[in-house]
Order: sequence, then C-alpha cells, then structure tokens
Amino acid sequence: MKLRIAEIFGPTIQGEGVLIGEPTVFVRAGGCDYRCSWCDSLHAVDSAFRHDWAPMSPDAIMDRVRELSGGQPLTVSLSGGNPAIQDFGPVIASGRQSGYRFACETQGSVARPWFAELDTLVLSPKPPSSGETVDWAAFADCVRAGHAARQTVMKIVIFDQADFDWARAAHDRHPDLPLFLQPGNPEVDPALPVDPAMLAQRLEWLTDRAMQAGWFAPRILPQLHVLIWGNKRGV
Ligand SMILES: C[S@@+](CC[C@H](N)C(=O)[O-])C[C@H]1O[C@@H](n2cnc3c(N)ncnc32)[C@H](O)[C@@H]1O
Ligand SMILES: Nc1nc2[nH]cc(C(=O)O)c2c(=O)[nH]1
Ligand code: SF4
Ligand SMILES: [Mg+2]
Repeated sequence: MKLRIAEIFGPTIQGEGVLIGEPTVFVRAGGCDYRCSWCDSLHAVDSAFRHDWAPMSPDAIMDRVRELSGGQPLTVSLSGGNPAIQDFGPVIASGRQSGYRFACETQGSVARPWFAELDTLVLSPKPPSSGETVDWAAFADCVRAGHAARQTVMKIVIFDQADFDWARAAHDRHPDLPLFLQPGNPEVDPALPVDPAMLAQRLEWLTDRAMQAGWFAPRILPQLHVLIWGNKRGV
C-alpha cells in the first residue's frame, strides 16, 4: 500500500497551535477535498502539482523520517492537503514501535479509525473567508474517532469579523475542545516575502477583538514559522 506524499521535511519547529515550538518532522500528504481561498499549501492540494507527489510505502516514509531526525524519536506532524483522505495507520504503527509520536492536522471533513492512535489530533474547521462550508456531522465523527488520542484540539484561522463570530459559534458546538486561534496570512505566494509588521498587526487586531468581547476561552497564537521564514517551503 502506497501513500501520496507531497513532501517530508524537518526537523523544524511546529509553528502553530497546541504544539507550537515543538521540534518535529512534517509528512505532508498530497490531495485535499477542500479548496480554501487562502490555502498556504496549494502545492499539496492542487492536482496541477500531483506529478510532484511521490507514492511512498509506510516503511519508506518512516525511513525518511528516521534519516531526517537522526534516528531520534520525536513528534511526526502529519499534514497536507488532507491527510485523512489516506490511510496513515500503518505509518503510525511503524513509527510508534521505535518511539515516535504522531500529531495530525486536518480540517475535520473525513473521520479515520487511525485518529485514535494519534498523540495529538488538530481539527481545523474552516471559517467563512475560506469559501468552504463545514459539515458539522462529519466534524463530530472526527471528534469521536479521536476519542483515544492523547489530546484533540480545535484550531481556527481568523481573517475578519465574520470569521471571529463564526469561531465563537464553533466553540459553542464543541466547548470541550481546547481552542486555538491564529490570524490568517493573506500573502501565500511562496515567491513573495511576508511583512512581519502586517502579521503583528493582524495578531493585535485578533487579540483586541477577543479581549474587548471578554472571550477568554481561546489561546491566540501567530504562525511562528511564518514569522521566522515567511512562505518558504520545507520549514
Ligand atoms: C495547510 S493546512 C493542512 C491540513 C488540513 N488540510 C487543514 O486545513 O487543517 C494546515 C493548517 O494551515 C492553516 N492555514 C492554511 N492557510 C493559511 C493561511 N493563509 N493563514 C493561516 N493559516 C493557514 C490551516 O487552516 C490549517 O490549520
Ligand atoms: N514549521 C511549520 N509549522 C507548521 N504548522 C502547520 C503547518 C502546516 O502547513 O500544516 C506547518 C508548516 O508547514 N511548518
Ligand atoms: S483544507 Fe487545508 S490543505 Fe485543504 S485547501 Fe484548506 S487549508 Fe489547504
Ligand atoms: Mg502551513
């Protein structure tokens, strides 16, 4: 059985959400059932890039992860695209034997039994600015599938006031999921630089919104990797 892999890179630090700052190797799956207007990983989504995606066996994936981590077990971050449209169960089973931990980033549109084998399941439902519509029944299936994961959290990207209001309603649906908000990055062309002052201003706006609303449930974080490296790939 082979998986479609857009890229494997690291070690680097997890730049987002509950594991921010944690050393990790990324395994980025090719293919996605969504087309978010502001997706920062189109090279793993748009089928125009599919010729760059490699078919890899679970053993070949873990061999590359081991090579990159110098054989030291660390957290492997499964991302994409949507990793949940493929079967990462055998990759997790193989890595776990040698002490690797696994986190997965997915939008919550497709539930998989292997979510239960994860250490960290990050569900990132998409707000109105994305142009996508969340299927909340499928999302709830994902939460249930992750019942045995060590932790399941919700992470929402916020571009504007409509996204902010939507995030509050999303939290009301799943109040038990720890919530992380990150400002959206409107500049996703890997060929163009990102202005850190613009990101800081978006983070300030988001923080002000939450504090003025007296909404203290979410943690608010920047995309640390974008602050360090902009839109550079493979970091
Ligand atoms: C590229 S996605 C891949 C995993 C999965 N498809 C998902 O969306 O959760 C990884 C994370 O990046 C976030 N993201 C994508 N584009 C972004 C942007 N322009 N600004 C901020 N976050 C973004 C997504 O919301 C998601 O939380
Ligand atoms: N350093 C780093 N942190 C990240 N957190 C989520 C990422 C992603 O694209 O899924 C990502 C990424 O691509 N790089
Ligand atoms: S769901 Fe994730 S990978 Fe797919 S288009 Fe949206 S942000 Fe990009
Ligand atoms: Mg990213």
